[in-house]
Amino acid sequence: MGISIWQFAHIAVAGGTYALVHHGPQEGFFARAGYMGCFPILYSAFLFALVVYSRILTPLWLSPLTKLPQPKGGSWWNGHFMNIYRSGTGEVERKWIHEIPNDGLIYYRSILNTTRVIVTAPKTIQEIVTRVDDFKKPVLARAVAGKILGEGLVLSELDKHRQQRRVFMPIFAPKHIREMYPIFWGKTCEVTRKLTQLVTNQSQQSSQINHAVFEVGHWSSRAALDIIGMATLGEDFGSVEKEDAPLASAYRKTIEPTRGHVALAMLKIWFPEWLVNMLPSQINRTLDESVPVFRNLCRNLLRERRQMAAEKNKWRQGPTQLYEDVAAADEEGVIDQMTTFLAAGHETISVGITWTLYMLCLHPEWQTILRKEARAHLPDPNANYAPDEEKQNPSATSADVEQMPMIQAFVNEVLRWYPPIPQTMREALEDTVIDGQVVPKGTLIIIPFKGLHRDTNFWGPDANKFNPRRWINADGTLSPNGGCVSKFVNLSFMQGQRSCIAQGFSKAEMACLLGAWIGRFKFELVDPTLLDEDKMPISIGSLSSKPLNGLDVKCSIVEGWRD
Ligand code: HEM
Repeated sequence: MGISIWQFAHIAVAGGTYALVHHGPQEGFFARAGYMGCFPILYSAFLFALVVYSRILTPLWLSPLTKLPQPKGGSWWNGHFMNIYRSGTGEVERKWIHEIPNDGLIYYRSILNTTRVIVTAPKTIQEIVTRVDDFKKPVLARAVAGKILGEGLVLSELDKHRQQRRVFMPIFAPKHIREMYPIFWGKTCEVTRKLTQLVTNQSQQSSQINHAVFEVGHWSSRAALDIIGMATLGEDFGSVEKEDAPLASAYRKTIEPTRGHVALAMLKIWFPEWLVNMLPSQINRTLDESVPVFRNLCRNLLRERRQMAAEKNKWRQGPTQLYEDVAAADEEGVIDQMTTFLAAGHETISVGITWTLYMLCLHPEWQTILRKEARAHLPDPNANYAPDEEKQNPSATSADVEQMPMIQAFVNEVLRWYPPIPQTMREALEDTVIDGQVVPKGTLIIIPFKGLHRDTNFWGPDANKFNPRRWINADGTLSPNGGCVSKFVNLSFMQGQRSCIAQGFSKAEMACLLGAWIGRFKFELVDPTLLDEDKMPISIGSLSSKPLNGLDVKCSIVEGWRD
């Protein structure tokens, strides 16, 4: 029967204390200290030795990982943490995988020398994503996102995860996504009309100005929140209609990207979560105020639905399977799933749209190409179609989007170039071997999506160029993989059993929003220095990775959609 290091420590320190007091010198410090004095002294010495061994000797010299290629520099006690902390999520790792020659694995140290391995080869990534029982999402992921997402599908593990995934996957089946187009398009039209109104008001105030300035994330997240609410909960939260709608306001505050989120999350690795949650920080205060807002909204909605079911009414609109299959679960568990969908399902899409508009500003020639395609296939979102018109209240359909390869290619390329989630982490549950390399229990495994997406070994010589045409076949149709060598380096939505369940949904929604906005408007950056991508500061610490200070664009109307 093995004993843990702590059991060993207690026995050794107790034995050492006894030996010192009984058999040590009968005069001097230890004799005077007695049992009560010697025990804490020896215990402290043990703890000190343990910290030196585990936090310095092992990560710097003793771990089998030290034989792997590593970035230069770094502090002897805190690895490369400060470098990582000052950059956008995944930016440092992205540079390393290109600068450091490696055979598929790179070793580095992060906060307090925690050991991390970056995987850079498709076959190793395949191994990690397949062995879901050996690599789980780390404490850090739960610490960063747990309160916002809830313990739903994104954070559950093993059998619980498998069961939840079986229940929720069908909601996002292609057949259901096709049926959701009226939701995508209805909200798209609502937000497009609002923006049109903004521009028109601005032009009416001053004949010199024909544009309005808007922060892309602010509007795209309001639209995406309403869409995910309608599609998965059957509820329109009215975020586009009212800027201060409670759900949107609560999310806006909680998902603000700050380094403080990361700092608090790191503390939760070493200290009990309840203790870190009690610290008097602004982030804790904001979470304490906002999390109950969205949980209570979901609770009220759920109770209303349950009552309606009890009265033998139908659930209100929405994929009924979600409610039928989880309604038997405990209330907090159902709310966790609801908040998971709301948060995971609006922030990522909003960030995707933000990067899309940024790339349109950097590549204005694509604005012209996409506008032409959108106008050829989509109904004008601003038009008031006359009642007798054939196209009365038309909705865009999946068939319309399928006829727009350029728009789909642009979305795919933005998701390659700026994946909203730029990397993910897994933790080795036990000592294990990856690609022939011994990896100790607790090591964090980093899968650097963004870095791999820009790797010429996998995406061809122009991997480092933003080029939507890589997604277009010679015959003008859409290429499913953009010419990359393996699906395990095409990771915007991850691959395998923990891949995003809403890939088709997200691309359909993004195509609708992009089509309507580019069909209707022309976009320009407010800050021209951001035309240089290296000058765009990128966030760390939120659920996804976005422009740190938001993205302000000048938006002007391009007339003539229906001509
Ligand atoms: C552009 C939009 C989106 C992107 C880029 C994206 C990306 C991702 C990625 C990379 C993962 C894997 C995370 C990891 O394993 O660490 C993931 C998982 C997940 N995503 Fe998305 N996502 C998007 C939209 C959505 C939407 C709209 C929903 C709607 C509900 C959603 C729900 C989920 C869920 C539930 C998981 C966890 C799946 C599991 O672990 O089984 N995502 N997403």
